Amino acid sequence: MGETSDRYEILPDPAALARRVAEWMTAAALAAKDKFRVSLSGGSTPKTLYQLLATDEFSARFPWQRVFWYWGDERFVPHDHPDSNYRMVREAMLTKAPVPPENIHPIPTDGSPLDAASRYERTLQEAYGGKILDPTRPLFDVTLLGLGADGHTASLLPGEPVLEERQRWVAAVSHGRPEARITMTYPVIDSSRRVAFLVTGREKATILRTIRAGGSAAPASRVRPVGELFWFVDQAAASEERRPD
Ligand SMILES: O=C(O)[C@H](O)[C@@H](O)[C@H](O)[C@H](O)COP(=O)(O)O
Repeated sequence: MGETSDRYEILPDPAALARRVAEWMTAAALAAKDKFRVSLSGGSTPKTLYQLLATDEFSARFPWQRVFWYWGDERFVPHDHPDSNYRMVREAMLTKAPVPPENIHPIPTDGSPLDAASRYERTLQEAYGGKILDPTRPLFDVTLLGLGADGHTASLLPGEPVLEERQRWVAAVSHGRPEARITMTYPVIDSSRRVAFLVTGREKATILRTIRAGGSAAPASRVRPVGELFWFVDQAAASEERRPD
């Protein structure tokens, strides 16, 4: 891959951000001639993006047939549960656009969390065609990530052993949460041509500023893709100072 770059764009509001990322993803998918693998994030910020991609404006030109959908993390709940990231993307986009069912690869949430993580790891390794990640041949074309106010991204939560995981591609995370989560680990997140953080809201301003200043130990600041790193940020999250309420 080429040199790692870090691009930072500020958009006026969440709707403008979703539109910008929809354009950006569509352009990247159209420019690729082959399979295009996307790792999706949960959370509220990307939902508008998914809804937008499914509208006629984008859907008509989006190359659905050769785009393959994966999830960066998931709550260990049934796929029809309100907290399911798969369900959110299904409702926002997958049932509304001409997505071939065989292109959809949700994280399994049956059996035990450990077993589900192993199965998803195998799914990713089959898609990749190997178990060794080659930096010149990234697994994903686009990886979408969110940022928590505590600095987490995907389910790479502060203080969790999963932050040190370099062997497993997918891990179960349980500490202090009502339900377990399954998450991709750094090596597989980093195996991306493009990683994009989508960050909106004033509650993210402090952590975002800390990360941008460098030297932060936040999990999100440890993402180092083999390809390019993009930050799509709305005005509220980019604000320099937190204004009093
Ligand atoms: O499933 C999830 O919740 C995510 O993977 C998580 O990492 C999320 O992206 C951030 O918590 C930001 O979430 P918001 O976009 O909702 O603020």
